[in-house]
Amino acid sequence: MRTAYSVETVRNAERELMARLPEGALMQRAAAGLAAVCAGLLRDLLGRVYGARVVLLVGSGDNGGDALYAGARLARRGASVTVVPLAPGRTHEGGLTALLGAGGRVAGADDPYAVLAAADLVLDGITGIGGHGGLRPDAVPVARAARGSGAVVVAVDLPSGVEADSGEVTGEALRADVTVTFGTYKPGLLIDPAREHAGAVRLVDIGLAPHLPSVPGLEALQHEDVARLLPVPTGESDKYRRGVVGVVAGSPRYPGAAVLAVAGALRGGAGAVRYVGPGGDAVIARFPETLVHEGPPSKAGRVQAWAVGPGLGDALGDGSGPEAAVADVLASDVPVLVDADGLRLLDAETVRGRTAPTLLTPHAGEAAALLGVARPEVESGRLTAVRELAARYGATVLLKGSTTLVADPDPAVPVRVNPTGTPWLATAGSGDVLSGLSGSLLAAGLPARDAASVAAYLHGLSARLAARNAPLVSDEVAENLPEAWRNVVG
Ligand SMILES: NC(=O)C1=CN([C@@H]2O[C@H](COP(=O)(O)OP(=O)(O)OC[C@H]3O[C@@H](n4cnc5c(N)ncnc54)[C@H](OP(=O)(O)O)[C@@H]3O)[C@@H](O)[C@H]2O)[C@@H](O)CC1
Ligand SMILES: Nc1ncnc2c1ncn2[C@@H]1O[C@H](COP(=O)(O)OP(=O)(O)O)[C@@H](O)[C@H]1O
Ligand SMILES: [K+]
Repeated sequence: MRTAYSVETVRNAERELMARLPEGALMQRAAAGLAAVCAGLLRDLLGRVYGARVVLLVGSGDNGGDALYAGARLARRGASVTVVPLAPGRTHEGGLTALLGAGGRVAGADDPYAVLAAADLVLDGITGIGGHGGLRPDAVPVARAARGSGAVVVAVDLPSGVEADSGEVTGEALRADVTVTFGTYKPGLLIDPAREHAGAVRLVDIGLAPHLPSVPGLEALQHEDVARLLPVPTGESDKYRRGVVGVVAGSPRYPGAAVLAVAGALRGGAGAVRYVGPGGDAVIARFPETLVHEGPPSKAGRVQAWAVGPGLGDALGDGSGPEAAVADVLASDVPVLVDADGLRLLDAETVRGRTAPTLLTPHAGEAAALLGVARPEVESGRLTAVRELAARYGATVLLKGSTTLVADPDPAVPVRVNPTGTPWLATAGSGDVLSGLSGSLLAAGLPARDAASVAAYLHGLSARLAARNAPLVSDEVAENLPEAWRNVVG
């Protein structure tokens, strides 16, 4: 499991750890790890550290101190290191003394752009966990020049300008190729839009782990976590014991949604898939193993979980259409996933009153409609949006998009962030596959939060395997799910 902690928690842990260490020892650990990563990057780039041109962008806080001490270490190995101070007069004193003592120099006020243009590596030490509100105006052209210089840009702890706790980017932020973070991941390193600014993230151990609480702020499953959660049939299993998932999807207008949702459901570990809706012929033509039904879901036979919503179309308003199917499913006593059109027909009180778990899987637009806000607000503040939805509906919520998040209705339970996926998934119908897959995992007995996060993981991994840097169609995401499953269980 990869975990991230809030700034407040990190600061408390650091305080505890610092109290046991000699003055400045923690910053030296951070700087040593940072310098080692930079030296590795320079060796990859130039074959040597000696003679490399390194520029340090340094703000007023300890983040700048890390950059300066790391710069001093690189200077001692023969790199030519120049500081561009962004808060002159408030630069970390010990760090600056160390750098100058190692042969580094301070750029003249008039030449930061010349040194940046010639740099091999730029270290961003403008702000770390103490930064708020985007880069300040004087830092903006410097950060842009660093990005435009052709140098490798390495962010210290966090790319300056991003919000560490939420992943929000409220103004301009530096774009790094690599971020070297200390002690633990911070939420902003795992959640877009900030994550996109971080590049490849490297974690440096500074001995913080024993001082962090056991429950993180955010967590990301890894292969071994997913492998542990996946359902595995045993000698005792039969198709019913493995779980039956009911899929209520598709309409005369969107028959493909039925096929794609069933395609996902068949690969999710349930023993059988019941399809309920008008798309039975299309489903059977493609997947003859599906049990198809028309009429209300509650009359279709027993299931262990329902997935309702993909391609249902608009409500008819006469109580006979999709709204009746959604209400019927929500009245059941088994876990229910609601997606897509089903979300538009959702009543918060009904969801809150359910005894079995409910899983909602909106994309940003659907989440915005449920919350009554504009879509960009959800996209820029994903963590807040997913938590708010889970609280309002008393449901588990999987918020789809460039960063998929899963929130539990209990706010004390860490939000999960999905580490797999590819922007090629932004293609019509891929969400339908995810609905079926998540529903199938619910039917197989996984708790809603696990079903959602395991489904997102496999879905994203399958898409990566299928896309391999070329456009992807949703059918291929479903078809590659068994390969993703094998990849996870190794
Ligand atoms: N604690 C530890 O044990 C360890 C900490 N470590 C390191 O310390 C870092 C945290 O250091 P920190 O607390 O000094 O904060 P930091 O991010 O450098 O910035 C502080 C100042 O920047 C300013 N500022 C704010 N917003 C701004 C903006 N948008 N644009 C420009 N300036 C802005 C604001 O000052 P102001 O100008 O408002 O007076 C604020 O006070 C942490 O990320 C890690 O790298 C490691 O060494 C490991 C051990
Ligand atoms: N920019 C992106 N990067 C990665 N994944 C994305 C991106 N945009 C969308 N996705 C993923 O693609 C899928 C799209 O689902 P959805 O929006 O429901 O589409 P549809 O309704 O067409 O099926 C989701 O799994 C979502 O997380
Ligand atoms: K930084």
